[in-house]
Amino acid sequence: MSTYRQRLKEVVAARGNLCVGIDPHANLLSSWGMPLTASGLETYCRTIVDALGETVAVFKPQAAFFEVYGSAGMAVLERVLADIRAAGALSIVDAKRGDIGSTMEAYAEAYLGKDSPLAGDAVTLSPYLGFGSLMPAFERAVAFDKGVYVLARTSNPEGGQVQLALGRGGSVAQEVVDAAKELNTRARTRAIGLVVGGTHGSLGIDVSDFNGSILVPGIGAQGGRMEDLPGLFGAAFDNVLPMVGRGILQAGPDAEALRRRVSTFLAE
Ligand SMILES: O=C(O)c1cc(=O)[nH]c(=O)n1[C@@H]1O[C@H](COP(=O)(O)O)[C@@H](O)[C@H]1O
Repeated sequence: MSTYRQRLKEVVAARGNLCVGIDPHANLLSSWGMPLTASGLETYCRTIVDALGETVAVFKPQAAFFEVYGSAGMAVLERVLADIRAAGALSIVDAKRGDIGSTMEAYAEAYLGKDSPLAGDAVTLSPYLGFGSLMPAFERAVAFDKGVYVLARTSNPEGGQVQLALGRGGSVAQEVVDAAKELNTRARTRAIGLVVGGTHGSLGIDVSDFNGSILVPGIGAQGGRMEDLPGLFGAAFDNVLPMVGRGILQAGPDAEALRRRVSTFLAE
């Protein structure tokens, strides 16, 4: 199998550079006329993948919204990941996992394991128990041609309290960026990516020579704008994967309306 970065490059070249969030908010299910049950959740997700699966490059299902429905919800997540794969798109499971190394082994197996039903093409990780504690996930990503996205500078206004605090070599977020870059270089991989929100006037970190994919949430409903990304990311813009959830989903459930909204974001 080709590496995550190669697959990402190919699908983005063919379909355009956009990641669509599959965030089954209760208010969206209700406004789409779907019940707040596991079966409503499945219809909602299927509607998105049926409408956009063959045109959008990457989908990011948010695990929390599936956990709400217990084991039935997690079974839906497994099927949605299979549907995304069948449509020829890539998936990033947004689980934001991070734990002490020994427990991280199990999270890594669940979300990056070779044959795990919950494994997509990539997973989001939180480094705030220490970047090195994520090593079991990094190892599996490299071994199984998957990707990881490590939270560096998140889109929410509260994030700066921790991420912009001064660590040993600049801000905590900058340490995460530098550690991820160093690991990509050392392991001769591009599997380690970053999450950097697109909601900030300036990033407050330097990602200009980062050597992996940069997932950029916060576009649309949180106020970030596609047209600001080249200025915000400068030399790193080629590595940016913009991500939109509600900004697109609010156009549903009509398939044509969803596709039009995707085209608008891609054109911007
Ligand atoms: O890791 C993420 O995906 C993430 C990081 C971040 O800094 N900000 C952020 O909004 N997200 C996720 O990105 C999605 C944003 O959705 P919308 O605000 O609806 O576009 C949600 O699933 C968030 O959990």
